[in-house]
Amino acid sequence: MNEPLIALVPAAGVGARAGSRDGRPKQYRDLGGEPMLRHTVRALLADPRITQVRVAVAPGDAWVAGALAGLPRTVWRPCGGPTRAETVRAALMDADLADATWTLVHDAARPGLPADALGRLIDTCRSRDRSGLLALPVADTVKQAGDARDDGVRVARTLQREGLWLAQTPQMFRAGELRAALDACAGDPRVTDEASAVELACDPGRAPLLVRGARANDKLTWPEDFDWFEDRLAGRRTPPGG
Ligand SMILES: Nc1ccn([C@@H]2O[C@H](COP(=O)(O)OP(=O)(O)OP(=O)(O)O)[C@@H](O)[C@H]2O)c(=O)n1
Ligand SMILES: C[C@](O)(CO)[C@H](O)COP(=O)(O)O
Repeated sequence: MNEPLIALVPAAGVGARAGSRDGRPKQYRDLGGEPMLRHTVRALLADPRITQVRVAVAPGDAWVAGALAGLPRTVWRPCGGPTRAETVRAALMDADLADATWTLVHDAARPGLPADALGRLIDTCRSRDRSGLLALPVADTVKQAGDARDDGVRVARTLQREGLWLAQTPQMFRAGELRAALDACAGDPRVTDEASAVELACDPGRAPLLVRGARANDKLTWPEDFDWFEDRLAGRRTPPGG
């Protein structure tokens, strides 16, 4: 039997920045004929090493059963919390995993996860026995915004981009390590992803590894991101490198 490898998908957000067209949260937005959440779960199921996908939705969610109908190795639980970190913490508690179980956390809002990037993360973490996350090195010059004035938002300064990476998901941990880190950092606003909880809680020598992600795995956050993804599904555009 396969060693357990569990994927947790936080899917209890509302998608405020995306703006809703029909009152549904963005993870249920139709993309090429299927809800975004279904694309996301299928991308995870493409790796046969993932033994179960556990989707955490908001209590009272009326759409998840339809969105995930018929998908193998997939369950959903109404354990979503008021923040992403609280949703993940509750999903982990609900799953009741042994400390050594490898656990991936992947945003519902990243439906374009390529199989090779997912495979790279799993291979790296398992072979080195280390936690890790997909991420991309910053390719643009980085500006810090200053005050907004009548004439617009001014640049306050330009930041050094050397060594900066943009965090994606999945992020992969042993369940016990992730649980301990999220418990230790509960309510800390610096914890915007699981890796940051582990970074704060662990010995610096055990900090998560950065594993090269893919632009196709960008999070769908703003209204225009959905058009980009639908174009990609229709084969009209693929970002370089996946
Ligand atoms: N209380 C929350 C908030 C977010 N999420 C999930 O965390 C991921 C983070 O992506 P993001 O783009 O921040 O989603 P939203 O929080 O829905 O977006 P917004 O901030 O624009 O409202 C999404 O899969 C979202 O459903 C969650 O499970 N529980
Ligand atoms: C976890 C995450 O996808 C890493 O980039 C991201 O932080 C989640 O988005 P949010 O807007 O911070 O909820």
